[in-house]
Amino acid sequence: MSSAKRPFYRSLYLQVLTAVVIGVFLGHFYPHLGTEMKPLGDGFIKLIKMIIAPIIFCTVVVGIAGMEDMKKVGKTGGLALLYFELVSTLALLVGLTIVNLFQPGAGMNVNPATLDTKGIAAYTGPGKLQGATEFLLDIIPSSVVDAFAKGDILQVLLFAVLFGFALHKFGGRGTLVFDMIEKTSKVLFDIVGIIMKVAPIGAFGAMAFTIGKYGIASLFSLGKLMGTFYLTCLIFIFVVLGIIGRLHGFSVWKLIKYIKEELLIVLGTSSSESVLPRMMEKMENLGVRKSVVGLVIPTGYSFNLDGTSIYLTMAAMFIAQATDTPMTLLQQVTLLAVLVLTSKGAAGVTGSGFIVLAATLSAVGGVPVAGLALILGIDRFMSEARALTNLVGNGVATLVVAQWTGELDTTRMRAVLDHETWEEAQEPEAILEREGEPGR
Ligand SMILES: O=C(O)C[C@H](O)C(=O)O
Repeated sequence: MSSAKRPFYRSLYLQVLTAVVIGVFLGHFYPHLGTEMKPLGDGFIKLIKMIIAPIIFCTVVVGIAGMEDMKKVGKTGGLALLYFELVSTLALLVGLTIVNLFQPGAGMNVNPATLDTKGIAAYTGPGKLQGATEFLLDIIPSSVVDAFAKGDILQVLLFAVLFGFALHKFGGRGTLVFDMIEKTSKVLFDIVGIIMKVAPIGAFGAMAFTIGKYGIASLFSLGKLMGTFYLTCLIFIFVVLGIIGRLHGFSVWKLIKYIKEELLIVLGTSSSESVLPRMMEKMENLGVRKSVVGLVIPTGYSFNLDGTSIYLTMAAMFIAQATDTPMTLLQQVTLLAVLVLTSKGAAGVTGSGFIVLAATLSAVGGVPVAGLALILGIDRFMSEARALTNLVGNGVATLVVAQWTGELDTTRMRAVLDHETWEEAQEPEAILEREGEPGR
């Protein structure tokens, strides 16, 4: 059914937008009631989490086992990691540069010894930082079942890649196992469609909780930090990612319009993982080959968190500025180098950026760890911007890597990006037909 025939109230975008606005009002005017809505948000995130591991498995297996040229898998993985490394380091650098220019913490003159650090104790214990070896070893699950049971994205991805390779050797496309997994994948995406029907309820519950618990006022406390951070995320999206998009023949603005429902859901839940399956589906609809979507999106949720990277350097330097802790250029560069590694331990779940910051500051010294108490109270609102930027960053990464490996149908991408609604994007064959292009 085309969007023109759909009544406007059936648009997911409008439903989620309305839900988020009602959530804000409820949380603001009836904070107690707002906090009571938490289970609605949690329930929605649990529903999505339930489906993430099997969806990644099926998408990656079908993508890899169905490929003609297996060398492309290694090329895609290598180029994706290269892109992630370059762009997330750039994000760390942008955060560091802007926090030095705007100095949002300067003049606060906080004595770290006077801060109440009870709230941050849970985040700053010793040994919280994973070494590189431990991180790599952690990608290997203790058992396949355990990887699925925990829903660990990288562990499931590793098993799926191995399974895909092995299945390809046994005939790949056309074998019974391949057909079963391909059909299962379709069923799973249908389940995502069913879960999305309750996305407005989830976004409403999570938003009502956020505003009810933390209050709109906390958005404006530490306003200079919050403003600088939000502004930097916008600059990063529209300038840095904008240029990257232009260089690769697409507009980031159009991409944002294309994923507007997902962005709203992430705004409500402040977790980019809450739309991971939808992002995979939408990127495929844009004309990115399954194998690329399957490899880039899940890996990006660990290695390409641009919003989290901006936050990490910015928040660390904010604490140094607020507590009058001098940081030489060498110290700042050292901090950045450590964050290049530690930022890869973050995830698309709410609060993970703060956890990585706490672990890094506890391990490297220099910036007073007690200063974390200054920003814990506003973390939920920082998390929103982190998650939104992470999501856009992963969308851009997928399109770029797909272009680099020649796995993007650019005609289809342009056709879909030019049509704003999800419903139309769901029937790209029809769009292409209207535009005189053969279906894919
Ligand atoms: O969800 C994300 O992508 C980030 C997360 O919300 C965070 O708080 O760090």
